[in-house]
Amino acid sequence: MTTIRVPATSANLGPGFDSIGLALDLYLTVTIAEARSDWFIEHEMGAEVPSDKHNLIIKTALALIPDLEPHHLIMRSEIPLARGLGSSSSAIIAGIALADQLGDLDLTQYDMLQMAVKLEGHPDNVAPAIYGGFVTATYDDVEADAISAPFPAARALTFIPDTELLTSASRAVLPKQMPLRAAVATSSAANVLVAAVLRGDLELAGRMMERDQFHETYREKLVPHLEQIRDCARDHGACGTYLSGAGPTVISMVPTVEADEILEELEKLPLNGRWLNLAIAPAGLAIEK
Ligand SMILES: Nc1ncnc2c1ncn2[C@@H]1O[C@H](COP(=O)(O)OP(=O)(O)OP(=O)(O)O)[C@@H](O)[C@H]1O
Ligand SMILES: N[C@@H](CCO)C(=O)O
Repeated sequence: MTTIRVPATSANLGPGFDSIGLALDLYLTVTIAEARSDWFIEHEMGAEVPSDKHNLIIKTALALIPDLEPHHLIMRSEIPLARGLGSSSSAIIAGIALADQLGDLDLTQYDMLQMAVKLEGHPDNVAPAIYGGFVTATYDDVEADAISAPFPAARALTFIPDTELLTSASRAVLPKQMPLRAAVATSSAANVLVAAVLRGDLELAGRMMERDQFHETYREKLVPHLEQIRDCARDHGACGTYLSGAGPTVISMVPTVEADEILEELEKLPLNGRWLNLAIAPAGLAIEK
């Protein structure tokens, strides 16, 4: 049997709004079982996630090949839904990989990126799910380009609130325009962030992660725990704290050797949710046969 494995992703990293993302060591797996007369996807994600052809993974595959032969699929996911960890991107990439496997499309990573970005709308979650590691990406509504690079040794201390926040709701609070001064300050911080990552300078990269004015400024009211976590993390030696994707998950990037100690302090905050101590996933989409 063939198994498709896709990592979770964390988009934006502060000022890299819609253009920077990371793959994280949490996975969605989809095993392709026997052919049958209609689509069935077996999972334990609850009634809100369809088990038939309306499931996002199957819908994505059928968007590529409408007459794809139905199969029994077995899905397992460690990626929580609508929390800012790229669950929809992982499902879209799994759907593209499903069509690729069953339809013998022989797609390259670049082909998959073009398809995924058209479905998702922005590249910062789908690109790291395909390529792994630290990814910068751009999309002009015609073509997407992405570059993946290793991330410096670090742990992502990840707070996942109990409540969902849909990307659509979190994008609805963003303005249509913003002052040029704020745009220059934020895009220059994003540039330095990328250069710092490429140099392996986690401390500088982390400082730049806290210089966003593209989206966190407007989303703060939806995620009051962001400031609380940022203050506590900073006091205890974290390099930088940002809203993961559209939220509500918040990530503090910390040096590997200090991770356990900082996490112990963060866990004392009176917040409703759970903490994970995650590694950066160096690889993206994988097919196991
Ligand atoms: N494995 C899956 N199977 C089917 N549908 C899924 C799956 N994972 C996610 N989805 C769909 O995607 C929706 C969540 O998408 P949304 O873009 O709001 O959040 P996210 O992708 O988790 O976060 P972000 O894009 O901010 O990182 C879910 O409510 C569900 O409809
Ligand atoms: N860059 C996107 C990620 C969520 O898909 C956002 O912040 O809305």
